[in-house]
Amino acid sequence: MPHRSGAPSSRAPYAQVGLGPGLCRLDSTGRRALPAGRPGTFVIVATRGLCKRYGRQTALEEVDLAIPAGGVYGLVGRNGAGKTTLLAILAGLRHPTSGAVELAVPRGQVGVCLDVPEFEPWLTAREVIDLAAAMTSAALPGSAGADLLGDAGLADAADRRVGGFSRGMRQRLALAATVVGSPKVLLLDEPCSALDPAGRADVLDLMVRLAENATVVFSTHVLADVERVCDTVGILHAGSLIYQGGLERLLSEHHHPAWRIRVRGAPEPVAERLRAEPWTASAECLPEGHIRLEAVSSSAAEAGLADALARAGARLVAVEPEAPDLEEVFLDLTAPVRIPT
Ligand SMILES: Nc1ncnc2c1ncn2[C@@H]1O[C@H](COP(=O)(O)OP(=O)(O)OP(=O)(O)O)[C@@H](O)[C@H]1O
Repeated sequence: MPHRSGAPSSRAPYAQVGLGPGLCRLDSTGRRALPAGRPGTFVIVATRGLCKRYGRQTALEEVDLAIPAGGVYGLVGRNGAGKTTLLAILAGLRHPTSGAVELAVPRGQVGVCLDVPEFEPWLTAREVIDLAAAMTSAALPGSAGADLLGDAGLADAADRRVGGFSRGMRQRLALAATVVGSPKVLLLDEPCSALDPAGRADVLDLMVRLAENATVVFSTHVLADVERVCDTVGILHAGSLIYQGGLERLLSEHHHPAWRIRVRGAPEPVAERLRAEPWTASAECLPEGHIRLEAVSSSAAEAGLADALARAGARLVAVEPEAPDLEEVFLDLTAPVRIPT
């Protein structure tokens, strides 16, 4: 069964372990309020100096996480980087060896789904949702339960017993059960791992919709998924958080602006002229009249490229900017693998 990470508290406005100055405070209605000191920064989940060791194995090392409220936060890392451990600690399911977790919402407002859960096989999907509502004291008025199953792509399977569900169907059901009661924070460990491409696209779209009213944190190996839905990315490498911030910043800091240019006739003379431009880093000829142009500055290249091509007498067929490649950036940042001691 997916988890709600604690009973809702009617007393404490925040489940907090020493909220830091950058932390956003949500009032009991879940409305955001400006934190003192750093207007505009709304951090809903944070960790300070988080370490986790399993015996002699270090899983997390001094992780300072800051998850902005709202939007989708993607936690990426190679196998064994520490993603599951981090999510489990955020959810209160594992204890850190040292360091602190800070939540700006009550623990009962944190929905957790780790891995592909098992359900009692004789329950129907609808009963699983009802059970999740009963366990979290959430009201499911009218068609709310059916709507959740519909959003997860299980409308037709609502009255089927889950013992006959595929792994992908169980993953969808887990997600539906996790969002019962509209938690303000959703922690999802590889929520698409068992899904086919269409199912993956559905669930990613659902996560984006959920992020309109909640903060969605999910771990994945699939960088295309990160590019598709994430506002913020955290890269874990051998237990350390080596990057945290916007996807655009990550790509712009680590990706050189580049274009694919296709000309009619021989590309070499055109490439030669392009190499003479002060904003050109490299101009490499590729098969079939293509040139790969890499620039030192995208704005200078954008301003000068048309002129440079005209001066080169290029018979232009196409010019296309190269999309920043997150995979390349990720592999670059996470190599070589550091073995934790
Ligand atoms: N219960 C455990 N006992 C001992 N070591 C563990 C345990 N859980 C995780 N580890 C170790 O901690 C490190 C981090 O594991 P974790 O499962 O958090 O990584 P991950 O990034 O989620 O990996 P994956 O992408 O393969 O699921 C790994 O070296 C792993 O072997």
